[in-house]
Amino acid sequence: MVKVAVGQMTSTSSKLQNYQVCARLAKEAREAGASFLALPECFNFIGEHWREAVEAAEPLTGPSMNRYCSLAREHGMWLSLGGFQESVPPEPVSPARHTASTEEAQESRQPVPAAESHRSKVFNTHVVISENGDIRAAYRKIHLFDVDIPGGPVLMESRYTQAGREMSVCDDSPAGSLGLSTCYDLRFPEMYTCLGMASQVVLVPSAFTVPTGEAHWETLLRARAIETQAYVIASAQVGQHNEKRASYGHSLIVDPWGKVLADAGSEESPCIRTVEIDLPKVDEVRRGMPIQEHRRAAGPLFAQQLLGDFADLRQPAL
Ligand SMILES: O=C(O)CNC(=O)[C@H](CS)NC(=O)CCC(=O)C(=O)O
Repeated sequence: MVKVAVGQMTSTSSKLQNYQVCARLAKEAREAGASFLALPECFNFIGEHWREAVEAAEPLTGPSMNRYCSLAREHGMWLSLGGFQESVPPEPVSPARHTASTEEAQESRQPVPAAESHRSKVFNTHVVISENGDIRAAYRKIHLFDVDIPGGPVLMESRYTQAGREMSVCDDSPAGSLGLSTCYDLRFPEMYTCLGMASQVVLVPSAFTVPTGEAHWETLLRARAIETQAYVIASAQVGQHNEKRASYGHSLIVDPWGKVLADAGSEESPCIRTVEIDLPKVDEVRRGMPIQEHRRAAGPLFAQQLLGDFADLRQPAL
């Protein structure tokens, strides 16, 4: 048995205040005997305007992440930090282009342009830090939330976010092997089918909107737990962040049979919930109903049968 904690908070645009909240939650989690704490998407920053996210971006080696690495080390605790605004490194410039642009710059006496377009976007990165303070996994959110929510706000994540292209698993945490995902990814079950093959615990740090959270959050999380036969740990933002933005809350931990073990509800003061997870239960559920073994090469095969050989299958962004 290993005790894990899920944290719930209301981030603002003050990185320092957000850090103080996270540090308090980490201390509480440690005192409750947890060796792992999951904190939600935007744990470090949530702004009012998308431009602020770009301005807030830092590399994984920057001051914010250094602080969280020290926090993990201080408490000897693993941290899952969903949704860090990571600056997109400039693309390596090919020698030929480099020479040309340098010459051009010298001619016009202008500074060499430094991959400006890449600076204007961030990655939405979910980071896992070990108890030694080492970054053990970094997953850059693949599915971007460009949605005009009925009865809610319009969010255009791709305006300021560059989509990731790779999935990520961290296979040696005290809470078992971890499959990393973030928020809107939750609506793309094929991703979890893959993560489930490689992990015992699936992480879904989020900042779900209120209307979509009410309608879908718990159902989707329980479905992902049932389909993957893995624990699901979903940390969530809650409440009003600023005039424009509010989140649904209900940080959940779900077991591999789909049972909700903890639910932080819509509690607005920062809080944690802790649960003892029983990793052998993952194998037990998988042995009892071996759906991985029963899986057929269903996706491409069925789509072809249904739509014909020349099916215009939309290619995922992977
Ligand atoms: O923009 C940021 O600051 C960080 N990113 C987020 O909060 C993202 C994109 S706006 N939110 C979601 O994916 C909500 C998904 C959701 O609510 C649903 O699927 O229903």
